[in-house]
Amino acid sequence: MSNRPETLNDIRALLAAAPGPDGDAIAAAEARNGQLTKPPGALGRLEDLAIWMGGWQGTDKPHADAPQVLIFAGNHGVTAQGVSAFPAEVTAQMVLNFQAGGAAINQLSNLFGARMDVHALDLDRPTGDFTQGPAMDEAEFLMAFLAGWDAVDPGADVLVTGEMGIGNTTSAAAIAYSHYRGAAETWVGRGTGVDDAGVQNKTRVVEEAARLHAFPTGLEALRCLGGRELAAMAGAIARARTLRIPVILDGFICTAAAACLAAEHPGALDHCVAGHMSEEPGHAKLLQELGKEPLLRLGMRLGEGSGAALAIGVLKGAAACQSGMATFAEAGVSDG
Ligand SMILES: O=C(O)c1ccc[n+]([C@@H]2O[C@H](COP(=O)([O-])O)[C@@H](O)[C@H]2O)c1
Ligand SMILES: Cc1cc2nc[nH]c2cc1C
Repeated sequence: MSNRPETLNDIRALLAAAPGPDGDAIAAAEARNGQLTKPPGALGRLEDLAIWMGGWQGTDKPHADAPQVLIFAGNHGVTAQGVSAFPAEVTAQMVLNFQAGGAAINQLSNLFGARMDVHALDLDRPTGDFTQGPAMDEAEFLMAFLAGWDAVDPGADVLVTGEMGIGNTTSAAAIAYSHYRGAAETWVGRGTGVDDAGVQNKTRVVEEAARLHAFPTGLEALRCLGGRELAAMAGAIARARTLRIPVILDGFICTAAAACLAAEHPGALDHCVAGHMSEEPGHAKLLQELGKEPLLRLGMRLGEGSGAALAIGVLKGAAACQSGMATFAEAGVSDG
């Protein structure tokens, strides 16, 4: 693709010039919604979702028939700081599980007829420990971002971005703290299940990292404090925008990666909806900062795109009603 970025500044320019939704399609979808056989507004948020999807897809009859689930896996040098309840080897082991069809995300992708692709990103070469230096240099960052960019199927009508990476809730907390400040501890949670001492240790790591890197934001935060899977999710979200594919964001880590795009350009996530609210406490704060209302709230904290994949069902429901229902005139129902 001609707009495939080659530098960080290319990415910034791309975000600034990204297409918006189709205004005519939004008007047509709103008009159609008003004629469907239901009291006005009776489908609640499904109606807004359908119109939003229609705008990005350029039609008054949106669809979620070809969803794609993208899972990116990365290893983190910061695991040397003892920030996870699980060993770093689990990242590669879970990739094998994804490939064998045994993970939660396999079941949910199958359930909703989604194409699922797993991209293991240089697992043998963990990113740098960001309490000691930047997680990635520019070349490493760009390679990961472009792995996400290239992974998007242009034929998909909805995209889910998910991740697997032992240690990455610390990365996400460091990114959120660097952007939005407040008390570091308010961004730190148990991740895979660390105890109170583990949470304190993660808070120390997040504070040290912010100080060392002088509170970077946007793509610099993603490069210095992120991981390859976070950079790849950001790349996929940015590519989906150029293709006008609506995106469902997953949990804390996915949303932290996405927030780096919003920090570069305020409207960069207009094509994204929050699939769910994770149990990881920083996620609620992050969604509030981004002005995103989650679709589901089920106490999930798994990652791997699972909460977002479940929300494909909600988008399918919204699209099916908007596109399949009869109008009052077609059904011969009095419109009050
Ligand atoms: O998506 C979430 O909100 C979420 C919350 C807690 C944990 N996770 C998953 O757990 C892993 C990171 O946890 P940790 O404790 O190793 O930082 C990573 O593989 C994530 O997919 C994901
Ligand atoms: C087993 C396991 C599965 C996961 N899936 C996403 N993150 C995970 C972390 C662990 C530890």
